Amino acid sequence: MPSDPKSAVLALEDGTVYRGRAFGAARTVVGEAVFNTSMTGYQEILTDPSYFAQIITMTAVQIGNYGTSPDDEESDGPKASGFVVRDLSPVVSNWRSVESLPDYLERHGVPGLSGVDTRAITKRLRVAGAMNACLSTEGLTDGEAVERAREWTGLVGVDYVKAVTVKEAYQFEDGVTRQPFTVPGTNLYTDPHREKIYKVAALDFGAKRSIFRKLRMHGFDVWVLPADASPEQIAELKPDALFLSNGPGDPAAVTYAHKTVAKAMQDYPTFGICFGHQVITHALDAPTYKLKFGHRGGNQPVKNIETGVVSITAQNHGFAAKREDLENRGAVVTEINLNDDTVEGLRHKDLPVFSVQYHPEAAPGPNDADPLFTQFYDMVSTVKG
Ligand SMILES: NC(=O)CC[C@H](N)C(=O)O
Repeated sequence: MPSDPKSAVLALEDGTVYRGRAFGAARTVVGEAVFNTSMTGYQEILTDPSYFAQIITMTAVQIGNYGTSPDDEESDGPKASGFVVRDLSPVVSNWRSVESLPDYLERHGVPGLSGVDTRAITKRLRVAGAMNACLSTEGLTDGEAVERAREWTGLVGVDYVKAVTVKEAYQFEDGVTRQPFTVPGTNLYTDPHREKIYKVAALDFGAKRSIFRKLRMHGFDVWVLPADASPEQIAELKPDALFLSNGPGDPAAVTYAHKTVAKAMQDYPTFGICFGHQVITHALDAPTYKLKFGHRGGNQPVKNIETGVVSITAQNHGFAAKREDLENRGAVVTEINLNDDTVEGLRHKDLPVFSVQYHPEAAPGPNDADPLFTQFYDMVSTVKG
């Protein structure tokens, strides 16, 4: 079997091996095996820098049917290490597609595995927890692939942000219109009465472009800074507000950002998403911990415990903070996940600072949480006038 050039293997550190067909790049990679339950949006998922060093299994049964398009990239290319699907569509059918998924992954050096029982992989990860894994399309034996998985150091304690953050500061502009518009039947809109545009300094821990687009649509000019920017570099921009992005790996590892944010959130109204929420957690001197298998997908129910409102949210995280730790450190826990009661949002007891563990920009996913961008604008406008 390993001598078949089209064969590929996913091996988990517990010795479980799944064999199927290779697609994408001819390579051997290691990373953390995770699963994502989104029904659509495979290109946005692949290019989300939060997936750096992870091998993603999609639970949706057929992937690749609408191809790929440069408009759907959340960064400058795929950031996941490997991709596992049940059925790779043999047909690409969409007017926006410029390249098939296998060709796109091959061009970017990402290996794929198809024709495996993705339900079995998902159940394994759910029961045993996220695991170190090896995906190879290069003819490794089962034993060799398991060995490679076991040799990998894992995510915990490693700073992967420095691999994906921007090198130089820049202003984010991608032609998003500020003309008022709404998407009928959804809550998507450009705020029509935003006469005043605020300047937000965004620390880039591995940001998705859709987040910056949403900030622009909701009345912000977005100035992006490297993850290790100092409080002085932030101050030089003279921003009205601070934004903290999503990002890969272990939030405990970026101690430089904890320090910067502990200082900067005293000075600016602050909003954090996912990794940004976890950095606020550390800036408050509360710890984060690793979830057993994380939340990844577009169907995670979250309840705002202050308003009682339940949103269906897009998520991608493997770490989280504990309620009692946050509440001991000056935060009010505002939202919880209805599947497992974990913390999904906080606000500072005294400062104009709030954050969510999920992804209000969706991309892909439901837009229930889009109003959080308006909430951020309103908070800045209350502080700045
Ligand atoms: N989407 C994110 O920002 C992910 C945050 C972090 N890397 C985690 O896995 O929890």
